[in-house]
Amino acid sequence: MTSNPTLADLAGRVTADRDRPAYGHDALITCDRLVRVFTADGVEVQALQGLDLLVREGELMALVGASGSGKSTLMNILAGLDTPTAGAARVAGRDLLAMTAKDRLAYRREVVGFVWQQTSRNLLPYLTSAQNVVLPMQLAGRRSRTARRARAERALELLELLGVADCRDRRPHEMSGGQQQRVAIAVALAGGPSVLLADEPTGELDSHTAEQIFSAFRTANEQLGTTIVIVTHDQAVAGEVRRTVAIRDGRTSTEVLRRSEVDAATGDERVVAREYAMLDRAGRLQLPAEYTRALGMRDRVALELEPDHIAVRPDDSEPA
Ligand SMILES: Nc1ncnc2c1ncn2[C@@H]1O[C@H](COP(=O)(O)OP(=O)(O)OP(=O)(O)O)[C@@H](O)[C@H]1O
Repeated sequence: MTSNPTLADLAGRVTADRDRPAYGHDALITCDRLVRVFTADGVEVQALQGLDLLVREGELMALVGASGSGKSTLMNILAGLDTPTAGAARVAGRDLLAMTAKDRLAYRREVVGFVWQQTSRNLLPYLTSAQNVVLPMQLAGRRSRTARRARAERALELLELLGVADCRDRRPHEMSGGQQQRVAIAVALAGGPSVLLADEPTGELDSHTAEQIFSAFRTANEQLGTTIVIVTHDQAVAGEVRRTVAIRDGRTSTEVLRRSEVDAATGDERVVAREYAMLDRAGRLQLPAEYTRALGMRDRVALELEPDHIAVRPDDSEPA
């Protein structure tokens, strides 16, 4: 780096900064330094503390984190049910901080679909599965007989895609929890949303049924191209999706990406996982607690810039 930049250097830097694409310009979901502060009984709780997250169109990803880390707060904001205190959040081109009540209603009908943990919150108990799936389309659509027939056909297609066509005439209490959640996914997809949000969708299910639900999400993602974000406590989910982002203390901390690799010797395909840390735009990095604990790192670490990496070592300075 030049220590004494010329005027031309400075002007060049300003132009480069101005021409750089905005953060998240090509993402479907952009959370930029998102903050949500709750005040309860005069005490402030910072549920989100400057969270950054980008989700690209067509992704199927999971958000994991300890209880109280801010997962549901983030989901409620993305669902258009809550507004952030500060920062920026955009989903499919909509600015979640600038929406009017009317925009918010349209956003919830047209842009996002949700699946909640409580199976009872997803379906109306007195309607059959097919009627539950038709309902969101009916609220948005025309009243003609052709439109009605098209909606019934679409509902059946969705139930078939998710493997619950045999439940079309059953009401929620006549189905298992897993079947109800698969119908709930069909309901959430009925309006053709850009994003499907699921908050602990397998929280009330056993592990075998949970696997079936993740497989249903994968089918929806692959066949319909819907972008899907799933919040979960379930560590087993890590093996079910390509991208898992961990939230710690109201910020995204680490991320695991999985990709398929073909073994050159045997030709077998295997999934390779690699852990990443988030580097925010201020240059802040959260090191995984187990890494820092393993090397006894606290308070201060030694840094060295190498040609192709940055070394982070335990503090070896002499006490002052
Ligand atoms: N409406 C609210 N009023 C006050 N504090 C809240 C409110 N909602 C959430 N919080 C607080 O914000 C923090 C984050 O909560 P959040 O529900 O987002 O966590 P979570 O990661 O979803 O947890 P869990 O996995 O237990 O659902 C917690 O400290 C919680 O107590």
